[in-house]
Amino acid sequence: MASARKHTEVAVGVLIRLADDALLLTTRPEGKAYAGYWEFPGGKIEVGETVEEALRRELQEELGITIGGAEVWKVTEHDYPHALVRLHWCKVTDWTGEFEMRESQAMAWQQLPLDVAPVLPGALPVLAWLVEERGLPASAAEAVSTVA
Ligand SMILES: Nc1nc2c([nH]c(=O)n2[C@H]2C[C@H](O)[C@@H](COP(=O)(O)OP(=O)(O)OP(=O)(O)O)O2)c(=O)[nH]1
Repeated sequence: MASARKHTEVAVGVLIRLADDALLLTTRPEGKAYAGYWEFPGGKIEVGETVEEALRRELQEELGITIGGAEVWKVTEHDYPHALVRLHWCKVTDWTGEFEMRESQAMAWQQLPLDVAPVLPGALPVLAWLVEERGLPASAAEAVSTVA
């Protein structure tokens, strides 16, 4: 009998720089699954936390910034060999503090189509929605991911 896999709940921030609508991508630190892949910043939701609380904590820990409000925009799932994840995506346009890569990640403000690769496969649906929202050709979401 197949055993049901438990979801790992993850809060993810789509940080949008209002001056030019650029999106923030960061690389996954050494030692994690998919190290070096580009992703939107975020991390696992701990017991008792809301999505917004988890995102605020993760972005403080990883990037040194403090976000204002964050509301869930989309929820997606991805089944990786290492985990079945449920991703709670929030758009964030309001934060304070200076960016400081506390886990030695790389960061890049990006326009669509992205010019960084590879991107985590679990982030691809959101790239497609962002492309659609911005009225760009669907090819602008083409990827950039090397692993299914
Ligand atoms: N942050 C982030 N995670 C993503 C994205 N797309 C995607 O599939 N994921 C997946 C990868 C991981 O399996 C999971 C995030 O977990 P993580 O291991 O990075 O979280 P964490 O920082 O809390 O990790 P740790 O405390 O266990 O070290 O979500 C994305 O765009 N951003």
